[in-house]
Amino acid sequence: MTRKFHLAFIFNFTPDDWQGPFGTGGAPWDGKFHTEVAQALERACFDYVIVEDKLMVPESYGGSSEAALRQAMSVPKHDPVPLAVAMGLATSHLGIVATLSTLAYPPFMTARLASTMDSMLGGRFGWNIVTSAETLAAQNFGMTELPPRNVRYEMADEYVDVVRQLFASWDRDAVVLDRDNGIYADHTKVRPIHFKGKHFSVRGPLNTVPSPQHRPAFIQAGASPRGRVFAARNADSVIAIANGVEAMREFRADVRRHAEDFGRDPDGVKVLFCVTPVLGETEQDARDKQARMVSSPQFIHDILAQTSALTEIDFAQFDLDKPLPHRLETNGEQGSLDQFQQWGSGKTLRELVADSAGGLVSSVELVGTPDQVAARMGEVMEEAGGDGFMITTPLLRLNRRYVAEVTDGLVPALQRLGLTRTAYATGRTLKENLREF
Ligand SMILES: Cc1cc2nc3c(=O)[nH]c(=O)nc-3n(C[C@H](O)[C@H](O)[C@H](O)COP(=O)(O)O)c2cc1C
Repeated sequence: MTRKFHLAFIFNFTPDDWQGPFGTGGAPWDGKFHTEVAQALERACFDYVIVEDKLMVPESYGGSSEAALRQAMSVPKHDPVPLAVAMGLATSHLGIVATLSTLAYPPFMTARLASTMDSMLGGRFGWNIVTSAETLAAQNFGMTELPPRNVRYEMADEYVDVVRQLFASWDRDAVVLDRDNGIYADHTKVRPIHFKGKHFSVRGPLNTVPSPQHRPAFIQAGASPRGRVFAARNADSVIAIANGVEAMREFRADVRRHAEDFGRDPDGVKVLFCVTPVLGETEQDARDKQARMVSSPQFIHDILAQTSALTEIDFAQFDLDKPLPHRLETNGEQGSLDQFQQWGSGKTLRELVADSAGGLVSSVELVGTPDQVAARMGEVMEEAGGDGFMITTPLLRLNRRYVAEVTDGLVPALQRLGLTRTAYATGRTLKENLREF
């Protein structure tokens, strides 16, 4: 029997494909555009949508904020949580995941917010746990430097422990709503946590009622060895990028191995690989579309500006028609950087941009008709071992046409092959949907 896999989608609360022929104007600030997208994803039975977030205005490309602001690359970026509320209230089954950085929010506030969201959305909320990887973000929160990766993850592990304990500070059945005896909540089932760690000190208990998931879903996208261990310890679903099927298989096996070391059931960690399908009426149509995109000077510029923003390395300093001078390293997103730089390949920077086509976010090339791409996705999953895909676009730029190509072209093709969900089971939470297969 064909094994089903999961689908998720990632975007951020930034301008749409504002310059493109199918753009929506570049001012999606009332949240309606993204909410409509969420509804389309629900129609296609996605497990969840995730709203990416960063907390700074990038200045690395060319040493200024010009590239980011001129092109609206990664900025302006509005807060994901109000958007998550709007999308959540306009849908009934889709999981809604918002990014909250452990560098920025106190753990009590994250736990409170996640619990509130999960109650409002009937058990469909997920927290995308990020440590933040930019000095410019750290400087918005009282730090002069970004802490090194190991310290960020050490803090994040402790942070997650606090948040877990806060959710558990109310027993699931603490709210009794006993009208006759005048008891709303049983105080013996609500306890302080008295957490005192190296980085956090939190008394507790939480002051929200237990939400339907009690502990909302945890999503994470660690790529470095340390990031993978963190994900394996904490996440219900991991967002991953890998260069090709073999690397996908290795990544998934590694996360599952670490999950077992933590005493977890590896099937409780769903690894979803980022892909950016290019869909056409015919294969040639799709290939032409892809070729037009990767050879456009604007695309090359934007990919380099995005890579600079993620890695805090100025890619404007390198010659487009030469290989990179040495293997680049960052305290920021090293995994994304390695995916991009393909060190040792001898490719020029221009070729690296064209080669990755999906920019920083594509694990395998998916170019063709919906039927071709669906069949390829099935093969890739078979070889990689399973779990699913996180669909997006190279620069996280969205337009309605692309969304429709995915939700009304690709997904029906996947469903015809029996590869993805055709209906949600009623009343399931996000975590239950992730555990369904
Ligand atoms: C698809 C994807 C989405 C991500 N979303 C965010 C995000 O919303 N905010 C953020 O600060 N980092 C985000 N990251 C970065 C990761 O949290 C992580 O820092 C990065 O993958 C590097 O891994 P490492 O921390 O193990 O080095 C994302 C990464 C990927 C691959």
